Amino acid sequence: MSVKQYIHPRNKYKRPPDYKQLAVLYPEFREIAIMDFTGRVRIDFKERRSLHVLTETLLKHDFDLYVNIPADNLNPAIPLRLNYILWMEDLMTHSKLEMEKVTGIDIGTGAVCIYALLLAKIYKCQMIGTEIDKESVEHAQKCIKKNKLQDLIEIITVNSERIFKDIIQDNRVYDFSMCNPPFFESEDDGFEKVEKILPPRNAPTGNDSELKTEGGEIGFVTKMIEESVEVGDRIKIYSTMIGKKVDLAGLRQLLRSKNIKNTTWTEFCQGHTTRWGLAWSFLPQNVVNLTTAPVIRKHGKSIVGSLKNYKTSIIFPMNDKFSCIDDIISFLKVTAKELNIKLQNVPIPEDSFDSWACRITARKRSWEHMRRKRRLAQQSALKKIKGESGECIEVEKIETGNSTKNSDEESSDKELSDKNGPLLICKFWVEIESRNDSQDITTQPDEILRIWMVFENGYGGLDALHSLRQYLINKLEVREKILDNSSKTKRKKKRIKKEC
Ligand SMILES: C[S@@+](CC[C@H](N)C(=O)[O-])C[C@H]1O[C@@H](n2cnc3c(N)ncnc32)[C@H](O)[C@@H]1O
Repeated sequence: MSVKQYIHPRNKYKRPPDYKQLAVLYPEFREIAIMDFTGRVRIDFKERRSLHVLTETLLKHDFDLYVNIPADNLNPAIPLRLNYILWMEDLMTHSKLEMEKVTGIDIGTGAVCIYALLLAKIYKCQMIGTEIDKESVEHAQKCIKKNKLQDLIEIITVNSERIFKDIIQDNRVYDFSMCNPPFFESEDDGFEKVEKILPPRNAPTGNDSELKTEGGEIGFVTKMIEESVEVGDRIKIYSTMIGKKVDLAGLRQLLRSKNIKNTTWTEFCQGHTTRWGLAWSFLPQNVVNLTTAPVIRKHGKSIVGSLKNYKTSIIFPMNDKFSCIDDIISFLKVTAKELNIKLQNVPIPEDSFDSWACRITARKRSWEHMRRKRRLAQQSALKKIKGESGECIEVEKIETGNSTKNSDEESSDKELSDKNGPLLICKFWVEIESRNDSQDITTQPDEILRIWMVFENGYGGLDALHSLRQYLINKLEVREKILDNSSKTKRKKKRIKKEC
């Protein structure tokens, strides 16, 4: 599937701009346009000036916006900015908020206050842009005036230590906040490093004060999340763009650790770059439910799918109890402890943040004993029987006589284990998948959790693996609605063979 297909469906740059037409219409674009011998018009993306002129021309041609981007400022590439804006529109619509009535905050609005200009021009949103850099504030104000958008956009100079605190007024309602945070750490030369390691497709643009911040984007967004806890639902939906996939993983984890569960994330794909969007809200889910909001996510190919070992899986839709990978991880860790099974984390590729892996080593069928114990516990639950005089007597325990069998089995397991090594060694691989296999773009986060169980070793063989799987299904309280087809078919085939 081409990269362009992941661009937001309403992004007009799904189709590349017609450079020939732009060259005919705009003399400044003509100056940077290059015509090859076939008559095709292109521009040199390695030239900063060309990038700035392209952005200025697109803003004029497609949005009737007039800006000039200062030579040493960041080029606000329009396809990416539009992807973010369209996602904000999706979140607003999903939350039953009308774009022409909303007020938004753009944190770090930059020299051309690009998000504020576009949102005010396209939807007539009321926008507040915050900025720490004096020159950027002055230039942004000129852009607003030039486009006669003073009634809709306000720029506030803020202190670099604070993100929301200087701007939130008690008597105002803020529907959303957005941000393209500075990416790089102040003390490192990340920007130059990227240039050296990998020759960029596009010329790098932007200056240090725009691109660098203490702690990099993770530090900036961490501060944003922490301040948002104090501001609470005075901003209905908080959001930010994220430049690195690993940072997205860390920040989603941070939200979870703060018990912020009303969250979502999406991908912004345009040409060769991918960025991510993260949003969260403190409003109750019956008012704003981000977990069901539209998103665009490419679901990468499962690493487990290519493993040669025998594997089976438990697969079920996300629910209130298991709404993310972390819920499954803690479930598996607690269960392993209860069953006296050794569990070790297994490292996985850094960017596969929607998966987690571990290896378990079981020495005996402790889950089968647990199942029996549970049944016993149920039977011995308080039971009311009628006494001689007809009154109700509570009997606490009913003897079943099964307990000796339990310890017999346990000791035979132990003997076998001592002789033959562990009963079962298998890898658990937890993944989030899209429910719709045929489509890579998810417009609703219709996601399912899958626990792969990959057999590695053990005298208990596949039988032990399947009995542990059944135990987990019961404990997870998920009915086998969506079964792993391959293992189902394999087992069916095996049964037929046996019957023959
Ligand atoms: C990567 S630039 C984004 C500019 C613009 N929003 C865009 O998307 O092109 C980050 C901006 O955040 C500003 N900034 C850094 N710290 C800030 C803070 N604490 N509050 C507001 N703006 C900040 C920088 O000066 C810079 O203009």
